[in-house]
Amino acid sequence: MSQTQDAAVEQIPVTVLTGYLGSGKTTLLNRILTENHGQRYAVIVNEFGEVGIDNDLLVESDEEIFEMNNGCICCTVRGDLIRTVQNLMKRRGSFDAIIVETTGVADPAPVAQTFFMDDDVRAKAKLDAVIAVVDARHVLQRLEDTEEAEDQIAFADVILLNKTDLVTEEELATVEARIRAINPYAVRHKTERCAIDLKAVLDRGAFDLDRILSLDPHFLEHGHHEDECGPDCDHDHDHGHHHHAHGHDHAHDHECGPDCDHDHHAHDTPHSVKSISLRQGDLDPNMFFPWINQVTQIQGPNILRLKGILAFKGDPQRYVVQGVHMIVEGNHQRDWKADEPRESRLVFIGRDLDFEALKDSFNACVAE
Ligand SMILES: Nc1nc2c(ncn2[C@@H]2O[C@H](COP(=O)(O)OP(=O)(O)OP(=O)(O)O)[C@@H](O)[C@H]2O)c(=O)[nH]1
Repeated sequence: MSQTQDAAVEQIPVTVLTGYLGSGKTTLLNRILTENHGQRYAVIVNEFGEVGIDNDLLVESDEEIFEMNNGCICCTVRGDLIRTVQNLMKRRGSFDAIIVETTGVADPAPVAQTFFMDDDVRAKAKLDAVIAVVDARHVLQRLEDTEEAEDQIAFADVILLNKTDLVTEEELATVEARIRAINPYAVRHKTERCAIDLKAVLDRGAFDLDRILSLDPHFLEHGHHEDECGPDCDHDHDHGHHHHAHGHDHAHDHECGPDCDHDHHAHDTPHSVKSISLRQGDLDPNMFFPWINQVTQIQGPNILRLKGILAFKGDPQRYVVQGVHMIVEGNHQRDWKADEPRESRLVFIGRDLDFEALKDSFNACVAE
């Protein structure tokens, strides 16, 4: 990267956190936000799905969290990201570094590109490293059916091969070999629950533009990813919103609307990925737990991700439930605050999910 020494001193380092749905990005972010490393981070969360949940899953901390809720990564992320970074820069001095957590199904390229394409952003921030968290248990399957999983690995400077507790030694060796074949340059760490010395992931100065250019010679050319718009794009960016907002109640296509004229040649698969958001008041735990177990047992292969924050009748605490395919876990998080509506929110991200059936059966879990 050709930057003068002075400019580099002025620029705020940015870490981009990528990784497929459920791989462990939030787990890593929570470590970063709670461990005592003396750095103050501003966190930008780009979330896929209508109901903002990731924010609520992050531990309470003094760090500032900025949420960008939009499913249409190709059109909106760069503009949103540029605006968010610019707004952040007005409050320089209150943080030392920025972390951008990307949505689980996103190609990290446009996010990384933002830090090179926009002059204003480039003057103030520099990409420090792209970190990819990889789910050792599910990554081989993801590599079969999505391009994003491969892109995320290919773009990473640091790869956390996470969830090592869920695979055998042999499986881990196979996964490592596959990852090495995709990206032999990244530093790899094997982790359980992203337990790692944060010095290995933060403030790396690892993003190597020369290497990215050797992978993708057109990386810096505007418009080379035809299905992603630049900051000066003149597409009607509302198309995503009206699709998302009014498409079919709560179910969203992951990317553009049906009338979108982008070239989607490289992104066929994610179009089958939908998110479903469910909301209710207090739930009956005796109804909910058997239901969620049944749903994940039967539909697990199609459920890429589920997460929710639930209010159980008579329970003063928020209950957080998380899942990836058939693996579901849950625990109490903290007390509901006095000024906080007791609302149960549950998001499913997956393929071929029957929204109406999920909604009806979820509604049946509402407490009397
Ligand atoms: N068994 C096991 N579970 C893990 C590990 N790391 C994370 N998890 C669990 O996997 C689930 C997903 O982790 P998250 O950190 O929320 O994943 P994420 O990448 O932020 O997920 P999205 O926001 O959906 O993209 C949670 O239930 C975690 O507790 C691990 O090393 N082993």
